[in-house]
Amino acid sequence: MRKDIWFLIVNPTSGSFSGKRKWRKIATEFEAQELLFDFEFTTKPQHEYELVIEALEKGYRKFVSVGGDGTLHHIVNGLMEQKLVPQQELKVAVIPLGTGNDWVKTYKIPKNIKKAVAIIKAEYSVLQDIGHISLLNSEKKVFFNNVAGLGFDGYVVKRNERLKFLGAVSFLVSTVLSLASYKSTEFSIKAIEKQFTTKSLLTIVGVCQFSGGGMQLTKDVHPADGLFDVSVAKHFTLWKLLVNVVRLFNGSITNHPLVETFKTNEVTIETSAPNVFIQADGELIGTGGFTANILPKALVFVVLK
Ligand SMILES: Nc1ncnc2c1ncn2[C@@H]1O[C@H](COP(=O)(O)OP(=O)(O)OP(=O)(O)O)[C@@H](O)[C@H]1O
Repeated sequence: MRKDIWFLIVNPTSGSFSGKRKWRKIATEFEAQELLFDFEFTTKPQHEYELVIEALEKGYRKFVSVGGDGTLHHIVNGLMEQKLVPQQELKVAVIPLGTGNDWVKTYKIPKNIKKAVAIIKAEYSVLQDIGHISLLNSEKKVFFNNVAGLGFDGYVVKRNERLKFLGAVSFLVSTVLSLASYKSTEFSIKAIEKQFTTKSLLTIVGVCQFSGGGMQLTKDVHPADGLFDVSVAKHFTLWKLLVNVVRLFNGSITNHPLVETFKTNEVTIETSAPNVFIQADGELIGTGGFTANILPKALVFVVLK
């Protein structure tokens, strides 16, 4: 029965082509740990959607994302969008091969292939919330499993597209380079719990804890509490940001007086500035404002116990 066989979707370009380089080792490890699997390589951006649908039609129900946060994001979107199989019957695991690998950090899934495969073998599963974004200036809707944001972090993702060859430090380099040129814009934040308008560097809406290659910009994260952790970074000057770079990575930035945090299950962020980038799980999804709703405990993930 294909429903018991893991279907691996392998992005050979993830992590500066680590997907391609490490594939043999991964397949050998699945065989060594006696896991039944089939696989398919992606051949173009966003190919994950098509592969998910084809695999579901063939009867697969258990998926492994072999790649980075973008690969996982597109697999999750395929699984959440499709109407062939109820989401409760599906499972998603990850072999992290990307540049940032931010989603796996919340669950402490290691990059070591043997250990990551052992986690899949153990198959310890948790239900996790999934975010659903509706763009305000188009009909586009996108799911996200980790963190979405508007403003500076979207700008960093845009800049990082050209710097990924630097590997894990690319996000830090992009952040520092972006600091000099980015201008804060006015955002209106609307949730039942809070409404305000402020000049903001960025606004982050998180299900999980890490983004931007290890930054911790959300507070008291619980991936299955049915709530987003929203952080609004107000008007940071270049100097204030530089002084606080370490706090971006250790999470204490969320206690800074210029950062407002709150929890909610729905938030709308509006901006009148034309080219404010939106990122979801490190993928650029558009510009302008959005509404984000949380879908509580919407998908099962295989994680470290
Ligand atoms: N065969 C392919 N050729 C080009 N792009 C691809 C291919 N397969 C998938 N993609 C796209 O590559 C993008 C980046 O992939 P991914 O995020 O997994 O790697 P990464 O950027 O190195 O890692 P991270 O997001 O963790 O930093 C995704 O948008 C994905 O859709």
